Amino acid sequence: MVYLTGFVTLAHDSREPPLIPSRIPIIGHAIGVLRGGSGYYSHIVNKYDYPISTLSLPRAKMYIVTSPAMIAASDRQAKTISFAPYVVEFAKRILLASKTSIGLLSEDLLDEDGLNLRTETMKAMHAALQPGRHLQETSQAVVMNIIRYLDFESPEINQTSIGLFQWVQRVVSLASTNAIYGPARNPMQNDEVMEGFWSVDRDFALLGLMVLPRLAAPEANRGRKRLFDAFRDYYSNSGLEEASELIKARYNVNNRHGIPDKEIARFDLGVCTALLVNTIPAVFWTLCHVFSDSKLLAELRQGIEAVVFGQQKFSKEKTSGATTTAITVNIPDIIKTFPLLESVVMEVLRVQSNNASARYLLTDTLIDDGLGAAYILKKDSFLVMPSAVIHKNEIAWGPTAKKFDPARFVKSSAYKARSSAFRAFGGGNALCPGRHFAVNEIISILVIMVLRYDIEPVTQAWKIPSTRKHIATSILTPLEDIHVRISQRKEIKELNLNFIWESRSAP
Ligand code: HEM
Repeated sequence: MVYLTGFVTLAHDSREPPLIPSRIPIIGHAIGVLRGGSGYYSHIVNKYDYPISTLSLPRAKMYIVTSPAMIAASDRQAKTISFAPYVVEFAKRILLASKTSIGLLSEDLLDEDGLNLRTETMKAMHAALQPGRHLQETSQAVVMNIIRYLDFESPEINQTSIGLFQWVQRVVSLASTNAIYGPARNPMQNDEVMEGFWSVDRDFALLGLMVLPRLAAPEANRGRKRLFDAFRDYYSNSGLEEASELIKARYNVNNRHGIPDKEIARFDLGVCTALLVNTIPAVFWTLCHVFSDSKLLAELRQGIEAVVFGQQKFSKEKTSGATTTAITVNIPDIIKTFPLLESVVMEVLRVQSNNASARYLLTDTLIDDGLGAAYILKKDSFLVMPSAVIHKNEIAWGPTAKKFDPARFVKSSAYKARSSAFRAFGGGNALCPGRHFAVNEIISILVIMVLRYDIEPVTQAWKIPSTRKHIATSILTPLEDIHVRISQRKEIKELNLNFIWESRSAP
């Protein structure tokens, strides 16, 4: 046994982060991570309270980083503590990218010249999604598509009960993909393609194993092929003509690197995954937190109405005749004037975030937190920065770290979080390029729903559901849906509200 342990376990260097013992030799931590995910990381942190620690796995190691200072130190070494190997594995296992594409994606993993396909694609995504004209156009398209869905494609409103998650999934999927691919030729408008996409998400882990996917996950395997074919047709039928800057810019980078349309179509499974899988549950949790709390709902309504209708609460007289005269609801104006709105969304993301920010050590790397602690991290090890643990850190977030506090991000409290302690969008080189777009979309839906609708559970009082596990999603989905009735607010029904996204600062 001692011989076996020595063979399967890698030696621990005293300059590495402290080693966490395990009751079951060799495989104890591996079982804990596979079974418990971020729950296991919390268990380790609660028991040992190290800013960074080492878990021994069979023929590998994993470092768990949980102090904001050590996270910042890891992000500073993002070239060697790298996200790139995960991008390559995702392309290989889920997108079934060709050998040539995998070769291109694997070039220059250390990102020394910054001209490789991976880095250029990310640069293009960041540029298209940073605050500015392109983001404004895409956010405006999202708002238009949400309103169109509510007004013309949601007959359940005012009528029957709706599964809230299912409903959010549909409206966000259509609004987001129409906004980026253009509503005329968006392949995700086809129900079979959309269902194919969600079957891939359901069986993500099985597809990732790459063991007989046709037998192990037949529906997902068929759904994936349907999606690839639909996106290939999109490019051959001039779909790009109506696409957003995001899709055009990605296409141009791929094109410059010689990637054919058939292959770009596969990458669009990755785009749709990034675009939808976290934003949808984030919208769902936001609506749950707000509509389940009558005080918070009233406060938000009051603040939003004050911006839209002026300082006094609107009255029949004030708004009479408004059916014909449109009242403009410019969402960026509300965000600017009423900071609680954005704070609520950031707080929902903080409490619901569950990403691992997984990295892989490409070389031995020294990290130094600038506060007197420094460690060697070994090549070929895994490293995680679990957001759920970091978001409960009382040094960063204060004594209420474990509670939902909607005003947390507007308070000038002594515990105002350091940016490295907010990990809902990850950080370093892998910081989510879609973060502004996602927050704009979540806020837009929140404003529209708070202003126009009431949402009430059909059978019982509001209860925030527990979550379903997923190996790749950062914001987890609910284990069970909540059946609700969405009804138009009587006092708003008569008004002609024109929702827009027009940021004054966009060039
Ligand atoms: C609430 C919604 C969202 C959340 C919570 C979220 C969260 C994340 C997280 C945690 C990461 C990994 C960062 C890390 O490991 O450090 C990530 C990466 C990424 N996200 Fe998002 N995301 C959201 C929406 C979006 C949207 C709307 C898009 C695109 C339009 C997007 C595109 C991406 C891409 C492309 C990456 C990979 C970055 C890279 O390879 O460098 N995300 N996101």
